[in-house]
Amino acid sequence: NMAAASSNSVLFVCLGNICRSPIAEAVFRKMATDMGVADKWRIDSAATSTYEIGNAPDDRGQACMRRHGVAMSHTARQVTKDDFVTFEYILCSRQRSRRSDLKKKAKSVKNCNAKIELLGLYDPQKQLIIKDPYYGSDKDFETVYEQCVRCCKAFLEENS
Ligand SMILES: N#Cc1ccccc1-c1cc(NCCCN2CCCCC2)c2ccccc2n1
Repeated sequence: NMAAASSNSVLFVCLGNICRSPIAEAVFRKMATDMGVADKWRIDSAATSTYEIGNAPDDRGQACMRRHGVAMSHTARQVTKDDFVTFEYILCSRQRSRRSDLKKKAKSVKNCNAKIELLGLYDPQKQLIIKDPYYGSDKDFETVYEQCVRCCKAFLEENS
């Protein structure tokens, strides 16, 4: 019998795609793998800005993920119009009100299928915003990591 080919897709987005969204992507991928459902998921991350296109994740984030034993490997890219069509979920770190607003971009896409939501919406501890740690400390990256763990766990459980 044919196994159900149920497939899901999630794109994590933040400003530069070198701090928050690659951590969220890597945490989610590990959880899906540990749950044995990674082959059902298309998982990726992207930036709203062009600031860091082509760059590896921030060194402080890489150090944080190594401490937690979570593999992370990503090259920053900017979100594309196609992402709004092909991803089921686009989960962002905060509703950027200025220039690179995802909702504005989504409006310019004819058949936007993606549900665009705040990743923080899934946090049992209700920390809605995952703050940009770019000008922060290792502790701020730790906070980003803990928030991503809580949110990704809840999101995966809700969509499994
Ligand atoms: N912007 C802002 C901002 C505001 C508040 C807190 C953090 C940031 C901030 C700043 C960054 N790069 C420095 C400015 C980049 N240049 C800005 C003008 C155009 C040419 C590029 C980041 C880079 C990667 C990931 C997150 C970042 N986040």
